[in-house]
Amino acid sequence: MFYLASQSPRRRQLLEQIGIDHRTLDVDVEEVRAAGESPDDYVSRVARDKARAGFALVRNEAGAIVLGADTEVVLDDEVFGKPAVEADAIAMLRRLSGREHRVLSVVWAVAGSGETTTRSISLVRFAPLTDDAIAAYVATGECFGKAGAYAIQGRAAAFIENLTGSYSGVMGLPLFETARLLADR
Ligand SMILES: Cc1cn([C@H]2C[C@H](O)[C@@H](COP(=O)(O)OP(=O)(O)OP(=O)(O)O)O2)c(=O)[nH]c1=O
Repeated sequence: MFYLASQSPRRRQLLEQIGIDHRTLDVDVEEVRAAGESPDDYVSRVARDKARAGFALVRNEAGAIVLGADTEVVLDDEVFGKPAVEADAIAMLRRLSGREHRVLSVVWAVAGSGETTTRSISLVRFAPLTDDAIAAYVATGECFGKAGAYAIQGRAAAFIENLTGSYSGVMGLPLFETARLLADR
């Protein structure tokens, strides 16, 4: 049985998209970058912690495989998580405006037989955004619950000049990489 240790409806839909039947597990993992921790190490650690926390709930079930994922927006070695308030969202979008940033998505699969991982690294280039455009976007509320305060699958698609990498990875679960991870087990 596959489990997804996530409360994200997007991750659930993405996993369904590639035909992986699964149940979800509620886990609560603190997302705080340690001093000196690289963005890549941080995203990987959080994804692994989510998968391990999920596995702890089903470890007695034979054959249980638990997936955990984390997605962050990275600009100049700074990690943009989810905005807490509108002011955070506005500040993040101003920083992303007219520039290219990275989106890191890491997935871990944890089972009794061991742990495996995969990742996508995507480059996303935003067009220059006016303050009015940012204010109008933030007022829609779409920015909340999203790393970097935007959703490529939503209205923010109108801001994105170029994407190199994994569209599903930017949304939260890189599907090609996840399918390979599960097939290679
Ligand atoms: C950049 C970007 C992020 N996101 C989302 C994906 C993730 O759900 C979220 C990043 O936060 P995460 O901490 O990766 O995930 P989460 O808290 O939503 O879910 P859980 O920890 O329970 O699995 O941002 C989009 O939906 N679209 C985008 O374009």
